[in-house]
Amino acid sequence: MITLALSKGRIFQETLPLLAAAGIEVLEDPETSRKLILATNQPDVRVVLVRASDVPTYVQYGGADLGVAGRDVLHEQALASDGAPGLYQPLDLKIARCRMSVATRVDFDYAAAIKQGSRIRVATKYTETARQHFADKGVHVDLIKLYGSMELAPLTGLADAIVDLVSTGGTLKANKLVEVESFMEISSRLVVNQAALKLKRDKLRALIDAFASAIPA
Ligand SMILES: Nc1ncnc2c1ncn2[C@@H]1O[C@H](COP(=O)(O)OP(=O)(O)OP(=O)(O)O)[C@@H](O)[C@H]1O
Ligand SMILES: O=P(O)(O)OC[C@H]1O[C@H](OP(=O)(O)OP(=O)(O)O)[C@H](O)[C@@H]1O
Repeated sequence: MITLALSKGRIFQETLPLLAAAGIEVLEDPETSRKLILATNQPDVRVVLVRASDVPTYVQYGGADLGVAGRDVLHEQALASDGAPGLYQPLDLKIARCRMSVATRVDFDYAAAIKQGSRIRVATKYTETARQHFADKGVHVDLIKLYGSMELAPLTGLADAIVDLVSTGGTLKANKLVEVESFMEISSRLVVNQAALKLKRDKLRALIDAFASAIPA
């Protein structure tokens, strides 16, 4: 059995064409089913649904043989746990593309705050990534960990800035925030458990090759 870990939503949807290239069709729709283990048209391949940030954990500890995870999640976890032992990352799948950015209220002068060496309060789900980014710039920050709705933080006075993902910019615009700095291009990677790669080499190699052939331009 090959177990593939995916998160519901965009990663699941954008992985479907890659699975199709490998001749794999998922037999249930995660949007309508409450099941967490989904069968496919191939009796020896199944999909498990986990939180986006749990995909590397499942693959690293062998709960899944492989998975699809955003570079944002992989980078954050690598910083938090000093690398990602046991995880092989053979492919950039070029799906779920966005960027990691700093955003503030329109009336916050980010450039001046940085120039003056002020301490700024930054709210984010990506505390380790943000810590590294601001340390590299020599900017002093107080980090506030949030788990969602980051855009609210500058609007309520919780923080001066946020570090979050931006794609179309629509979410920032709807909340009257501006992107003041973009510092990391994000897409999703295929992650594979290294022990599984040895034990199930032929099947996993065939899957990796099929995925590689179907990566969008
Ligand atoms: N607006 C976006 N456009 C394109 N890709 C995105 C966007 N937002 C997030 N992503 C990418 O898709 C991945 C999954 O995002 P998704 O919104 O499905 O989960 P999440 O809500 O961030 O995760 P969790 O359930 O763990 O809170 C992210 O890790 C990121 O790599
Ligand atoms: O620039 P945009 O195209 O507006 O995309 C950016 C938004 O996308 C992500 O949220 P998502 O849609 O994944 O919501 P969720 O984290 O609540 O699932 C991210 O956290 C931003 O809020």
